[in-house]
Amino acid sequence: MDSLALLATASLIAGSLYWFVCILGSAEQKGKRAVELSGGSIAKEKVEDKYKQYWSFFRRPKEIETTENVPAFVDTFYNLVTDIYEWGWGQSFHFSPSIPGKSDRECTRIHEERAVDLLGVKPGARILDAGCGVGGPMRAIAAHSGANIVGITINEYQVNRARLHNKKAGLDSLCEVVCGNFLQMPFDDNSFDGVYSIEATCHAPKLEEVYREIYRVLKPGSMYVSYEWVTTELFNSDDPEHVEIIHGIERGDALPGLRKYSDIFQVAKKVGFEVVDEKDLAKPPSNPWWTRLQMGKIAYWRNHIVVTVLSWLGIAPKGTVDVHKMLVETADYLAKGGDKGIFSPMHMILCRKPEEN
Ligand SMILES: C=C(CC[C@@H](C)[C@H]1CC[C@H]2C3=CC[C@H]4[C@H](C)[C@@H](O)CC[C@]4(C)[C@H]3CC[C@]12C)C(C)C
Ligand SMILES: C[S@@+](CC[C@H](N)C(=O)[O-])C[C@H]1O[C@@H](n2cnc3c(N)ncnc32)[C@H](O)[C@@H]1O
Repeated sequence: MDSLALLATASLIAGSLYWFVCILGSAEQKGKRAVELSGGSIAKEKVEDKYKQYWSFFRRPKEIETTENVPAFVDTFYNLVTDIYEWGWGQSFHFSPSIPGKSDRECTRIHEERAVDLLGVKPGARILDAGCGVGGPMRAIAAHSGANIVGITINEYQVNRARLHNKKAGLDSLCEVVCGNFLQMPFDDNSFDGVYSIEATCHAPKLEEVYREIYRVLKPGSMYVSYEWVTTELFNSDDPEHVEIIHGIERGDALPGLRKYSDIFQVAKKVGFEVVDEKDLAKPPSNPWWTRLQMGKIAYWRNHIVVTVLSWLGIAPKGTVDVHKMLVETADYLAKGGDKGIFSPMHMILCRKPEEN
């Protein structure tokens, strides 16, 4: 081969590698790139150990329901997965029913706007996003409603990501982000005109504790809407296959034990809410939310190669491969849970805090 052919081959290989690693796989335009994958706030050399600690803690979710360490391990979980989520899914860390003819991004936005529409708030209202992630929903909701959104997340790395995105989107005057625990929030009583939580309260060891806190900060007469992760009426705890799927979902998503759909209403009533509406948004006529996971399967294997190569080159932290493998398996359990109808990530409950007498 002469030197010209050698040079052309080398540039072709380098170009393809750049395309494969840096361009492919980013779910949002100008989103996270593979070469930027990190362990969040965890130091690079500690990622592998932290993953091992996480995995041994969440292996048996039902038994950890009462432990006080759950929020700290949830924080570790989000240090490990936030970049991978942003890279492979986007800035909204939740599911949505698929709508024929609409892109994943549009379906996501519609599902988010539905939440704030249910709250019936006016522009300028002060709304709390309990468990805000990197703020995908917060930005869509602020832009749609003109409300001021305050997001809270236990994970400091997400706070920094969310603030950066808010600024880039020109929405930092409407969106504020606070680092804290939604079981003990740094907000005054009766200080919000509305609250929403999207696929976040499932991380609370006791739903009652987070609902009580949300009730406290909400103004009397104001509304709270939540999209809850639950097992449905089709879940049979005597069926080993059902149990395996639910355990798979719990350990790969940092959940201290999934709740039954019927528990949500009971807890909302117990803390004092009037339940205005309750509906599983995953049920027909909605189209399946899990097809997006199934359609991504080829991309996951490509991503796994990318992560393995980056980790081998020392660009991604050691341990990223294990985290990614856990997510590939979790995606499979989630899709199975959806397909069998035993699990829903969008059991919607709409509540009102009664007016004071
Ligand atoms: C509400 C929660 C998170 C829900 C979803 C946003 C995430 C659940 C599983 C995640 C993923 C699974 C497979 C990953 C894939 C292997 C990787 O290559 C790219 C990212 C994934 C698609 C990732 C994206 C986010 C999820 C769909 C929980 C935690 C309460
Ligand atoms: C699956 S993400 C959903 C994020 C966001 N609602 C969205 O849809 O993009 C769950 C969020 O809940 C937050 N969270 C979990 N437990 C928490 C706690 N105890 N206090 C505050 N935030 C918590 C996580 O940090 C994360 O931001």
